[in-house]
Order: sequence, then C-alpha cells, then structure tokens
Amino acid sequence: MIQTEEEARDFCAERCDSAAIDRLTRFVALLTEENTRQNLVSKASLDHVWQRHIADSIQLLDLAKAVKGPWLDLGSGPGLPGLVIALARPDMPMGLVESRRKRFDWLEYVKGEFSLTNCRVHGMKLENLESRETGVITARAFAPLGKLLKLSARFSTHSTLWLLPKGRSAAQELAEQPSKVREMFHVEQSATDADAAILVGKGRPAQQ
Ligand SMILES: C[S@@+](CC[C@H](N)C(=O)[O-])C[C@H]1O[C@@H](n2cnc3c(N)ncnc32)[C@H](O)[C@@H]1O
Repeated sequence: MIQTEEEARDFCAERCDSAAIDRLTRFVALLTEENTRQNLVSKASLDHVWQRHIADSIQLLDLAKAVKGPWLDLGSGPGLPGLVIALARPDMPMGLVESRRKRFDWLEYVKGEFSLTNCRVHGMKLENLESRETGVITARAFAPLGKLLKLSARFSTHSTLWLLPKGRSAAQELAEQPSKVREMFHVEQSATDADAAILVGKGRPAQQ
C-alpha cells in the first residue's frame, strides 16, 4: 500500500517512462495553480497529490494492460483519472466527458499544452454524447453504480473493461445491484488507500 508521496512517485515511475513522469510533474504544477482559480480538487488533497490523484489514476493501467482502447472517462472533472492516463499513455485514444464549462476549458487547455492529439474532450452531458464502442470505461466519483451503468451501458460491448474507483462504498454498491451486474464485476483493493476499492468489470450490462 502506498503511504507517502515518495512511494507514490516511485509507483508511477515503475509504470511510466521518464517523459511521462515529466508530463505528470508539470500537470501537478498546472493543477495546483488552476486550483487557486477553480475548485478542481480539495485543497487538502494537494499535499498528497501524487498518492491521492496521480498514482490513484495510474494504478488503473495495471488493470487495463491487455486493452488498447478507445478509453472513455466519464465526469473527468480535473482530469481524474482520464487525463492522467492520457499524459502517461499519449498513444491511447482517450475521450473525456465533462459537462461543466470551466472544467471543460481546463481539460482543453491541458490537452493543448501537452499536444495530446489522441485525446478528445467532450464538453457536454454524458446523456448527449453520441453512442460509440469503447474498450475501457472509467469513472471516479461520477455517479452511484446503478445510475452510472444506466447512463453508460450504451458505450460498452461484450469486451468492454469497466474500471470504477469507488472508495469505501464499492462492495456495498455492487451488492445492491441485480445478479447479472454482480456477476460482471469484482472488487479490487486500491493501491493508494486502504479504505478504497475499484470495481472491475467486463461486458455490456443488461438495460435496467
Ligand atoms: C465529483 S466530480 C469527480 C471528478 C473526477 N472524476 C475526480 O475524480 O476528481 C464529478 C464530475 O462529473 C461531472 N458530471 C456530473 N454529471 C455529469 C454528466 N451527466 N455528464 C458529464 N459530466 C458530468 C461534474 O461536472 C464533475 O466535474
């Protein structure tokens, strides 16, 4: 379990090349600066930014090793986890969906700063995004599991990988789902927080 900022940086360095670490380091500086203008992440979390946000996002790469994308991140907000993944793996086709204008502008700005040509920012409600087949769907702190699946099932196929960092509520949220959804998912311990877990699933949920 990652306990310190140094361990979090080491964790990322084991999974990313040095150019990616440079991009992530600059992203942390930009995020810290932008956070003085808009509330992207809690101020307290910036003291542990590599653990709470960067490594927390990068750990998803371990679970998505076999997948080439395209990747869709729902409710990206500051860019977590989708933009961090795009900075680590700029070759990966990445779609970020974010409905708030100021956050959309921020995501577009970072995309431009790092010339992330494979990253597309969709500044709209997910409900208005055109359906497409997606290799990986991620969503952190976006919506309760039932609502999340209802909104996003149309982006999945039988082989879509779902990676849903869920904090403490993961097992409980899954337990409340119908058996077909429970069979699709399992719970993985988060590497960055002893109390948090990630719901990992495969396939297309039946329409609820
Ligand atoms: C709690 S924040 C989490 C942001 C980020 N994933 C994180 O972990 O820091 C949820 C984000 O989803 C966006 N959002 C909420 N409902 C949405 C919708 N229907 N379509 C697109 N974005 C939405 C919000 O504007 C907000 O930025």
